Amino acid sequence: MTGNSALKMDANIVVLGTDNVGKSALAVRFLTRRFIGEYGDIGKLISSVGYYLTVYSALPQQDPSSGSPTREKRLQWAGGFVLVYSICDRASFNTVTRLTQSIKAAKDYLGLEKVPITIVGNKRDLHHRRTVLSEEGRLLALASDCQFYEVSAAENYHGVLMVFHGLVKRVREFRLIAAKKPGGIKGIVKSMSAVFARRRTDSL
Ligand SMILES: Nc1nc2c(ncn2[C@@H]2O[C@H](COP(=O)(O)OP(=O)(O)OP(=O)(O)O)[C@@H](O)[C@H]2O)c(=O)[nH]1
Repeated sequence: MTGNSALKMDANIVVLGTDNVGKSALAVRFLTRRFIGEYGDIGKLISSVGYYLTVYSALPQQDPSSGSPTREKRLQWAGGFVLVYSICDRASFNTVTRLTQSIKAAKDYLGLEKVPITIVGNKRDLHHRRTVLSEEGRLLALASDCQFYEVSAAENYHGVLMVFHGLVKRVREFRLIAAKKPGGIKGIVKSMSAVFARRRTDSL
């Protein structure tokens, strides 16, 4: 199975992080195996060609009680999050730290099921300019029950593939856990309906 079909069948993934950390580069590397250097407004492009993968730079608001419908919809839509920082940009790492907390807080506030989060330290090829240690990323992931990878979208396809495949696998596991909870059968019915609806759309 290719990365694309795994996502098409199974998971809505939202990629978040501050400007310039390589969100588009990671998404494009995953979807096309290529690194093209400059990306422009690629987030929109990716959505418009119909992959269930969306790249956002905008951050969810900090206060869960001030949620707008758009943000709530995005949180409901997302089966999993990739939170990206650059290993050369300390501020982007701090933002990912805040994001892990705000996604969890907003999910709790809205009463939504937990979703898997993968933290990615990108631009590993620029290790001579590193300002965030691998250990810090690993510790953050451990403390917040997330997965962690350090990758280079510029130099390595395999690492990027692992990020997205690992997350899709966890989305499936989370769904199974949710379905086993009392009332969880609703979750299964919902997922099955979504899959069949997509198949119908795909075959049109
Ligand atoms: N050296 C290096 N450069 C990278 C890597 N990933 C992305 N870049 C570069 O970093 C810059 C930003 O990459 P984007 O993918 O546009 O980053 P983004 O997070 O989508 O940026 P915004 O559109 O501002 O939100 C571009 O010049 C990329 O070529 C990487 O792994 N290594």
